[in-house]
Amino acid sequence: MLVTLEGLDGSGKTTVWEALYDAYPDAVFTREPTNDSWYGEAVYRSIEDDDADPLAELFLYTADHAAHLSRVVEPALERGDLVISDRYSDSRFAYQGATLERSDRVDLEDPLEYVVDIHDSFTIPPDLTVYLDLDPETAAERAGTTNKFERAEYLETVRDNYERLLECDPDRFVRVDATQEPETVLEEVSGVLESVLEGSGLE
Ligand SMILES: Nc1ncnc2c1ncn2[C@@H]1O[C@H](COP(=O)(O)OP(=O)(O)O)[C@@H](O)[C@H]1O
Ligand SMILES: Cc1cn([C@H]2C[C@H](O)[C@@H](COP(=O)(O)OP(=O)(O)O)O2)c(=O)[nH]c1=O
Repeated sequence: MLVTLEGLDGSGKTTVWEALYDAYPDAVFTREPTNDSWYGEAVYRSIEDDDADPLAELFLYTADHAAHLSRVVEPALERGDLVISDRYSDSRFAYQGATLERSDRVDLEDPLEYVVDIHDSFTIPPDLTVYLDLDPETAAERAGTTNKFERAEYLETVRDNYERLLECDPDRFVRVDATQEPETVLEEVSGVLESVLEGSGLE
């Protein structure tokens, strides 16, 4: 089973992901961008570059996703493991959808849909996606505005895109209020995960 954590920078994904280690010692904990491959390194170089070409950046992230799928996600799912990923395809749909919408690099009617379509032929959709919902101002504050993606104004567009994704796929997404105390957020996420795993017989 593939479970992903999504949300704005600073929404608390990594905090939850790390806290789940103890509860699911046999699960495969992974993340995007990857942090153990040259594909991921290329992505992080792009994140640090304020003048990165938005289209090139989309394909760098997508290349990292392709490698992540073949090297980590697919083998783990074939073994029957539980995979918990801190960010996954929805991050591309929401973030690169927003970047392309705000740039005149390519003339696209619907940038988010364009990014979704690129993934269609090869990605593996998650079974469950926990969306940590947080307003862009608090998100930017918590994240410390250290890179170009962490500015509140940009995060507004990213959040709108996440909302579209939730609306299109209500069965896959579970929204969790990320303004709550960390312990409460973790309790809610653990509860959701437990009931989905029970339902799947994987527990
Ligand atoms: N529920 C919460 N309430 C307040 N602060 C939080 C909460 N969850 C995480 N934080 C803090 O916010 C910052 C960003 O959290 P992090 O888990 O790294 O978010 P993300 O991985 O989504 O960017 C960290 O300093 C973390 O301690
Ligand atoms: C996976 C992914 C991340 N990102 C962005 C979100 C983050 O600002 C940045 C790095 O991701 P990450 O290290 O997960 O940041 P954070 O822990 O603050 O959420 O990359 C995209 O724009 N597209 C993507 O496909």
